[in-house]
Amino acid sequence: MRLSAQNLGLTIRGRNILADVSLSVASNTTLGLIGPNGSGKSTLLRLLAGLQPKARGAVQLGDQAMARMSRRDVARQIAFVEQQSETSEALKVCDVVELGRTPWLSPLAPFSASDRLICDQALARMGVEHLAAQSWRSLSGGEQQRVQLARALAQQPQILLLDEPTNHLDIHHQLALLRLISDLPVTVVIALHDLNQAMGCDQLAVMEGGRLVACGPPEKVLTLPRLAGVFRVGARRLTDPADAAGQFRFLALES
Ligand SMILES: Nc1ncnc2c1ncn2[C@@H]1O[C@H](COP(=O)(O)OP(=O)(O)OP(=O)(O)O)[C@@H](O)[C@H]1O
Repeated sequence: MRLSAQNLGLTIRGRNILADVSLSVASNTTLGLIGPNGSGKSTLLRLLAGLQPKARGAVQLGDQAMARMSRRDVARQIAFVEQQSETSEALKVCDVVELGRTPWLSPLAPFSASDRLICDQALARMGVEHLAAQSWRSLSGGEQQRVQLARALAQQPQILLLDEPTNHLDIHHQLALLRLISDLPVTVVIALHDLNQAMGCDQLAVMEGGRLVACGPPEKVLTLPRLAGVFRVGARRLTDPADAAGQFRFLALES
């Protein structure tokens, strides 16, 4: 499903947190959201998820205007994994993942064996099935992050919004998650700080000071002048002789 946004903006106490952000993410592609600390990535994701009532602008899910959809219908299309989840500490891991099924349940369609199967598959996909009976509070940061991702998968969304989903993960689970995301038949917007990992996205959007300053194919967007101008680093692009894959080596700029 295509996700698009026109002129998104947010002003809080007179300060423009986000201004004039328009973008379009083609169905089943991944948009990497990058930018320095405080540039507006999390805010943009919250607006794309429809979680900021004071926002300006419009979001469209496919042909539908989000503003005209019920919260339940939005939740059937979009799953959002925030940086800090508000999950209640009293819940068990399996309960957290079951929350992902909420938009699909009703008095006429209570939690069923097929919902159980979907949750079990999501737990297995994120490699946390062995934690199912454990309390949320007892998990490590990386385990909690993987359980939140399992909750999002259980939601079976068309669109996945992920705010720095790799920040607590060990390198094995980082690579496994990025591969899972590229294999899933869903539209993904993912905020990332690792610019080498971001180069694996189909498109990149660069945020700076609450504005979208560049959007397009990674090689066109992450140029050396932009790395210097927006991220305040120098860089050299190295090539792995084994497979010709490129990697940035970042260098501190003299201040
Ligand atoms: N509710 C709020 N009230 C006031 N300021 C806010 C609020 N939410 C966000 N901001 C400010 O808006 C700016 C953008 O924040 P945001 O969390 O979107 O940045 P980010 O790019 O995700 O940063 P990071 O990379 O550090 O996670 C920051 O300066 C932040 O302090």
